[in-house]
Amino acid sequence: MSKTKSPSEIARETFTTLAARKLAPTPENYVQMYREISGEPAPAPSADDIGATTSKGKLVPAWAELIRDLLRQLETPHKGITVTRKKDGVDTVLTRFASDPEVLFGKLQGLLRSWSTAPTGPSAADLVPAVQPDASPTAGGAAPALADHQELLGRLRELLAQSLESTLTSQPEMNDEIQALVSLVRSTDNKERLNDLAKQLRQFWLKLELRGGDKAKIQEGLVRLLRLLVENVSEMVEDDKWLHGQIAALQEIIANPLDKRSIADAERNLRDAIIKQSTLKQSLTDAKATLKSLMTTFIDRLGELTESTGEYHSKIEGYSQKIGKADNLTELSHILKDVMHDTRVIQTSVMRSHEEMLSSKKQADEAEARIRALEQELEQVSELVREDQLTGALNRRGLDETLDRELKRSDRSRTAVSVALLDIDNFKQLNDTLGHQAGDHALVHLTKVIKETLRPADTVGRYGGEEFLIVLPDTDLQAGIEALQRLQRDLTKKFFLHNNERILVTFSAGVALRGENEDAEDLIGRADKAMYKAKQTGKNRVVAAE
Ligand SMILES: Nc1nc2c(ncn2[C@@H]2O[C@H](COP(=O)(O)OP(=O)(O)OP(=O)(O)O)[C@@H](O)[C@H]2O)c(=O)[nH]1
Repeated sequence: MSKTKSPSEIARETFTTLAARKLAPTPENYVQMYREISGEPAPAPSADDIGATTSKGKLVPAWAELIRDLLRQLETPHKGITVTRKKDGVDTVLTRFASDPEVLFGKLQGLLRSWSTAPTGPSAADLVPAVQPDASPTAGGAAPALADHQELLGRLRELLAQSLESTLTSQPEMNDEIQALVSLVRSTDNKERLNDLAKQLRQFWLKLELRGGDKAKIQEGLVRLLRLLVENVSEMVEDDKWLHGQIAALQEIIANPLDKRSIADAERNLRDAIIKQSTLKQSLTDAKATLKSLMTTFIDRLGELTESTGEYHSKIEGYSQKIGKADNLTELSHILKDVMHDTRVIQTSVMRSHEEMLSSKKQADEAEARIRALEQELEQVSELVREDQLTGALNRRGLDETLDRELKRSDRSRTAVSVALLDIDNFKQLNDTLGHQAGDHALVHLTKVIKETLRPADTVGRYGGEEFLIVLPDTDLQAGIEALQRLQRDLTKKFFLHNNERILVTFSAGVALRGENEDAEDLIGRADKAMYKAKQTGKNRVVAAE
């Protein structure tokens, strides 16, 4: 490439080449082409270059719009600004700023603004087009103004057509409309048609922008909504009616055809729902924690209070653990139902046990009372008993009372009273030979014989095992000894029969006459000593006490 070309020429050639190669006039293509033609390195377009900030689709309309305005303003008469001046202005800007598309874009816009602020109307100079000396420092070797103008118009028209075609990639569904516009641009060759074309193009860009912009915003909005939903939907409180309403409204919005407004409404609804839900959730979490704590306390108390079996206690422990793990109200409510059920069952059983226990206690109390009554009765009865159960002779108590009474009577009546203590001889041998029962019968037999032999006033009592005490009122010592000896004789006649065998029962006895004021104990003691003497001196005899 020639290094002698001016920047303006290079810029023009760049546009022409882009059009010839049917390349979209993007900043990248422009820069690349500029570098190719100039042979000089040009600054690489950054992401911030005009039109490149958002999308390819946005760049084309920006440049296309600028070119369209240039064409329109070039044709529009402005007071004081001739077409040649306008062309020179464009040339100057192209020359000075062609190497930087971003600056170039801004400068061309500035140029347009300076034209459009001038009042419209035919310029005197326009009425008589004249070739004026080129004031531009870069316009060296320029063609006549009209030819230049036509050439520039043609190039710009082609650039516009290509710009339109390039939108096809981003808006394929608008193919027919774009193709029609492209052929219109290429065939427009007069001012009237150009004005029509400008109108149509404006509508098209508007539509395109709205379309692209809305779509992107809708998509962006939907993604935002989706993210909000994903982040929060699992935490939504299902029970809350207000939230239900919000979610339903949101679902309706999403189900209907989408536009920016409906997306904004949906987003606002969802945010409201989430804020409300988070407040509710906190309250619910607190309430749930309180409820859980209440339930655990209640169940623990229940376990403590219930006087029940281990099975219920182990169940209650299980429930406490379940409550700790539960994280929603439904679960808690199920646990509570189970606890209530088990508690009712155990309460019934406890009540039944309690009733049974009360009844048993009542029976036990009654039994105890009966036993106490019987014991008292027995005590009273035993106090009344004065007889030995086996022989029918007096027992010790009977003997004591009798002795007491007889001694007092003796004292009162000043009459004698004697006692005799007798002990069966070799009774052990009898028991051993004939058996204990035979011994019992022998005791009964002896008592019977004593009662038959002695006087009715005499009293016999069983003093010990095989020992008998006989109280002989109004009896002195001699009479007493004789009474006992008579008894000895009777026993030899009245045999004790055991299994039809005659058994001779003998005894040894000591007889004592009560001394003056002598008590029962001393009296019996003397009789006992005499009886011992009888035993010592051969048994089966009666000895008088000293
Ligand atoms: N069957 C019977 N035996 C009794 C009863 N009370 C005491 N005896 C027995 O009488 C016996 C008395 O024995 P001992 O004290 O040795 O007197 P004993 O054999 O009669 O000898 P002596 O008195 O020396 O003649 C014991 O074997 C007692 O078990 C009773 O109610 N029924």
